[in-house]
Amino acid sequence: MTMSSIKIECVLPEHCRCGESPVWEEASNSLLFVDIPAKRVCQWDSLTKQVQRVTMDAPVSSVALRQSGGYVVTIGTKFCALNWKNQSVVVLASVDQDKKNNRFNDGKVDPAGRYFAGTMAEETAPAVLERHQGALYSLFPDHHVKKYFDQVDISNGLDWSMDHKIFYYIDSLSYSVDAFDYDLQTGKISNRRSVYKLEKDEQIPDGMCIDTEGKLWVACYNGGRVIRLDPVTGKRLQTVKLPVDKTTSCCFGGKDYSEMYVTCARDGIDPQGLLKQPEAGGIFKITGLGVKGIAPYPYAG
Ligand SMILES: O=C(O)[C@H](O)[C@@H](O)[C@H](O)[C@H](O)CO
Ligand SMILES: [Zn+2]
Repeated sequence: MTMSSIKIECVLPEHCRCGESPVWEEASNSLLFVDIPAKRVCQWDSLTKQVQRVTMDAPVSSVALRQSGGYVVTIGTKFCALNWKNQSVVVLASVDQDKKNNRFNDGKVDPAGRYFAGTMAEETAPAVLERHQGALYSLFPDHHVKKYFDQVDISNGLDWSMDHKIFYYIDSLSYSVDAFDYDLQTGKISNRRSVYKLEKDEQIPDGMCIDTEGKLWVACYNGGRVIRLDPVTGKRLQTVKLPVDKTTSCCFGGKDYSEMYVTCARDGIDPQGLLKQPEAGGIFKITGLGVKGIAPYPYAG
């Protein structure tokens, strides 16, 4: 028998249409996240429980810390800097300018301070979209953009191994968690392979984060769970179910990064379904996992 004292609570009863990109900001004891279709970046103060929301002029799909202060965000098909105090946005770079129906999706900063984010065609309904329109990019600290590959359906979860030698990546409609060799010095990736294929009831792999033991935590959209994977053996180690189906992403935060925060979506659930999962769109905190995460890397540009 294994000891378990896992507790799951909705810490913020937000009605996110599509909550995403949770990021712990230690300096403010707060969780940052976005609501993509609502075009909002939010900051939830874990001490006061207050939320600040800033509305952008296009869908905002990810947020990350910035070393020089403020944040970086992906808005529409643009990498931008966001000044939280005066709510001003500066465009740093644009991608997919020939693809008018595209937008960025998930993004995260690598251990060297590059901001990785991928694109996708805009959805007509959750997971319904023109396929193969997306690509994966990174924004270097000098603001130049590197394109890694295209033919992506829904560019999603990403993170790096503890030794920075592997890049993990999810293209949702492949139902696979993939790995690449990673060269931290140059930002180059190579040798793509699958480390885990989702099972039917796990549904669609979405956001992802790594823990200090090098295991991957993947939020399963429509699966109402986060799963813990061993990317070396390809085995699922743990399943943690949540009281909402459309779990979108996860990150570690709180004291010593010992808590997990999970975002989810409300869009795509019919009125009957919402009666069964009234907390859909809220922010969830999982404690008692017995494993910790790492601090998010800030964008170096
Ligand atoms: O946030 C994302 O990753 C996408 O923008 C969302 O639309 C859903 O999560 C996706 O449909 C599930 O794969
Ligand atoms: Zn996602």
